[in-house]
Parts: sequence; C-alpha cells; structure tokens
Amino acid sequence: MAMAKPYIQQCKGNNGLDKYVLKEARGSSVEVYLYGAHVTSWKNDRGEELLFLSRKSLFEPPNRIRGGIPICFPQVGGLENYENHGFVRKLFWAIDQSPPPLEESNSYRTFVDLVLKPPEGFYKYWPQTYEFRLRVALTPGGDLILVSRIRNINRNGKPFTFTFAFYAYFSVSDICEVRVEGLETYYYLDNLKNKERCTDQGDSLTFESEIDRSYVGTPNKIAIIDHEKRRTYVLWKEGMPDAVVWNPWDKKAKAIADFGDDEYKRMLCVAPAVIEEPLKLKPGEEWTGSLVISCVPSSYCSGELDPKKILHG
Ligand SMILES: O=P(O)(O)OC[C@H]1O[C@H](O)[C@H](O)[C@@H](O)[C@@H]1O
Repeated sequence: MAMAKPYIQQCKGNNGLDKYVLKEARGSSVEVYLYGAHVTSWKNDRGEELLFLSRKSLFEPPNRIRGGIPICFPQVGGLENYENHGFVRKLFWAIDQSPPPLEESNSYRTFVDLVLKPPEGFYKYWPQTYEFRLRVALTPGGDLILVSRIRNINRNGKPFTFTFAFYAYFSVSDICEVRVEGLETYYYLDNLKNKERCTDQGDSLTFESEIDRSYVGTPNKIAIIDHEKRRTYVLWKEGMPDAVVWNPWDKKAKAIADFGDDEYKRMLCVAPAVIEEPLKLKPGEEWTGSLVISCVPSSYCSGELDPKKILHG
C-alpha cells in the first residue's frame, strides 16, 4: 500500500479557533493553535496521543489552554504586576510567510512558522518591542521539533531581559510509575519552599506527591520513562539550561479550575527553560532555543542516558 503524503492543513479547532495540523506519511501528527502558538496534540504513527490536554481546558481567549505545550515568555512564574508565565500564551499569533532561514532544518519537511509582534496595549505589561518566531516541525520518524527565536527590535537602544519555557505537559499512564532521568543530583529551586536551593541523591526522579521544581544548569538530554506504557520521551534541548518539573497532585489539582481532580495521575510537566540566569538581548540581537522530543520504546537500562542507544537499541 502506498504511504500517504505528509501534509499541513489549516482548520478550525475547539471553539472555532484556528489551528494547523501537520501530518507525516507514517501517520504521526501535531496540532498547533494560532492562539498562544500552542501545541495541543502530538501523536505517534499509531495515533496515540503523547501530550496531556485537560478535559476541562477552556479554549476561550483570554484564558490559557491547559495542557499541550504553552510558551512562557517574557517570564516563567509570576512577578509583581505580571501574570503567571507571561502573556504570549494568551495572544493570537500569525503565520510567518517568509521566516529567516533556520540552520539545521534538513531533518524534516513538514513544518509551520508562526510569529508574534507585540500588540498594541501590551506595552504596559512589558515595555519592549520584539519579534518572536516559533517553528513547529514534525520529522518523518515522528519527532516533534520546536524552535523559538526572539529578537529585540527596540528602537530606543535598550536591551531587555527575559526568562522562557516550553511548558510541556506529557501524557503518562500513571504518575507513580514514571521516572525521569537526567536531572538527578542537579540543583533545583524548590518552588514549594520559596525557591530554596536543594539537591537530591538517587538514580532518577520518581513521584509520590506534589512537585514544583526548577532544575538549574541541567544536561541537554532528559528522559521521561513510563514503565506501564513501556514508552520513553527523550527531550533534547538547546539554549535552555534549566528545566521545570511540575505535577500539582491531588490537593492542588482540585484548586485549579481548568484541571480535572484526578488528571494529575496521567500527566507530568517537564519544561525546558531559561530561569536562573535571565537572557539579555540588545537591540538587533536574537536568541534561539530549540527542543526535539522523541518518543521511543523503553528498552534501555536505567542510568544509560545515551540517546543513540535509546533511539537505535
Ligand atoms: O496554572 P499555570 O499558570 O498554567 O501554571 C502552572 C503551574 O506552574 C508553576 O510551576 C507554578 O508554580 C504553579 O503554581 C502553576 O500552577
């Protein structure tokens, strides 16, 4: 049987919001909404959903979408007078018709480019002008690639600083059966303890209660191993030295309006980020941060975070 051709399609998503669907020949797919440049779905070639999206998520601007991969910019977390995780996840982005070329883009052909320029009225939240470009790409093998490019276009000669995250919500079978490798023994700021700087011992990170940590200066590769599904997500991040790990657990889940009471069992956020040392851009300068996520069978031994082994057995 001949394989279907890869395609990119614009269509209406939840609540009539515009979305783009990217599909590869072997069946994997990605969906991204113009609202927030928010990736809401990533499926493997068997059609299995790999991202978590809450059944209670509103698709009603100006509310955030709960799940998928929200983009946090110009800051991760809340600051005085600033809303939590910045505002670009609550703005309408546009399709970028002629994006500047990206290096290393020959591993895929299926992609869409989005762009955000600060809308009028947002100056009061953050008095900077910038161009934010996001490429969402799907490789023939089904890997999801996200590339962010942020450029300072201030005309007043002033630099700006920011923090950033791809706040990815992964779908897992049971949070108690999941472990994360690649972060153990690294320092983290514990958001549940007023950002106290802590470190743990152990071979991996497992979960039995609420967690909200910003790991700092982490390796570029992180693996999320789902024992029950025998599935491993491998994250390869560049330009983002930190990583947030979040699960609200039962009590906090009940307090979040757009999150189901029991949904914490089926999700884990692992968010490549820039947090501890904010980035500074002068006018004309651009920052690039990229993330490649693969989903592979869990057939490698604990402690061997060697991507070649993970990907090729
Ligand atoms: O609810 P959001 O604004 O999407 O943020 C999701 C979560 O991110 C963080 O890690 C915060 O510490 C949490 O308090 C917050 O609930």
